[in-house]
Amino acid sequence: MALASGVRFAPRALLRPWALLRGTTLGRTEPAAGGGGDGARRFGSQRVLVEPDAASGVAVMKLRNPPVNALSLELLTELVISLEKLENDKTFRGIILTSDCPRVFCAGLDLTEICGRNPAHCAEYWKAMQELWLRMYLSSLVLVAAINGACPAGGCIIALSCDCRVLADNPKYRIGLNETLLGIIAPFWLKDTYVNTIGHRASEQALQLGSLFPPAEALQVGLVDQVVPEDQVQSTALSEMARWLAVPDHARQLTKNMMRKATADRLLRQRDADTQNFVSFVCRDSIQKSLQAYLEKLRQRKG
Ligand SMILES: CCCCC/C=C\C/C=C\C=C\CC(=O)SCCNC(=O)CCNC(=O)[C@H](O)C(C)(C)COP(=O)(O)OP(=O)(O)OC[C@H]1O[C@@H](n2cnc3c(N)ncnc32)[C@H](O)[C@@H]1OP(=O)(O)O
Repeated sequence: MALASGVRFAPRALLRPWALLRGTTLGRTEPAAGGGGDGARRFGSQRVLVEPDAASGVAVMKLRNPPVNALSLELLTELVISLEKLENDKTFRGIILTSDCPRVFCAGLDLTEICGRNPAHCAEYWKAMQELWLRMYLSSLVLVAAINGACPAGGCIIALSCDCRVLADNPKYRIGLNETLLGIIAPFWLKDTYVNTIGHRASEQALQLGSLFPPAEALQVGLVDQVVPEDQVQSTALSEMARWLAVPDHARQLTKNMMRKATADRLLRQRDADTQNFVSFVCRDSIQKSLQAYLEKLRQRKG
């Protein structure tokens, strides 16, 4: 990911993304409904819809992995590929990330990817999660999260990897890292991302308690930058984007890199160890039991 200055952000360490896209339609380009020219053409994949607007240099990227945009291996992979595609296209300077699923921005890790799976699968899955975080956290593009639904755990991390967050004012749309309530522990780089956003003391409290903040509290603690009525989330995200794009790219990109590089480097230095920790932790019998029980609870809650 070369910057105009030649500085490189994240190394191209990614896995084998294309190999993961079994039966997906990534790369297909089709006219947007009612659209005409180039700026109105959309592309994407099964789980990530991209609506590019070449004129403004902004693309809207919609997560569509129903019912709750759980971060399956396929969704993680498709997100990385869509992000890379936009980054490599000089037309684009910013992405608005939002959800195509009603009431949920992103439910976080797809627990079915780590429940009852073998260690090799858990490792592959975790590496994909690391990769998406690294790519987003260090993206040279401006990323604005238009959070139009619930945003727990991994969903919150996706939002925190963006440069700016706009949350819809609905008490059901809570955001935060609730891992401890599942009996699991946020890894250090999720914790670092939290601390970088809301500070040490607030993170210490929120992480241990597994707090999920309703909009007004999320704004107060600094997890989001704006809380607006639901029907104004997209327009506010666009206004925020304009504010960020008013800054010359090279200056903003180098500043972003300066602010975030140390945090990303910490994971890059210990990526394998982090994967091993994750795998040995989630594959423990006791953790598998609590994940299973949590999933069961979620499924029963429905009826
Ligand atoms: C010492 C070393 C340490 C190393 C590191 C170790 C561990 C690191 C760990 C992990 C980091 C984890 C981060 C995570 O992201 S964990 C995931 C946490 N996510 C949640 O807790 C969210 C759970 N979901 C919800 O709260 C609700 O679903 C939600 C508010 C998002 C939406 O509510 P709604 O009422 O609309 O929908 P539901 O009826 O609840 O759900 C519909 C359907 O979807 C299934 N589902 C929901 N969430 C998940 C999920 N995260 N993964 C998989 N499936 C999910 C739910 O079970 C329903 O399924 P079904 O009944 O239709 O089959």
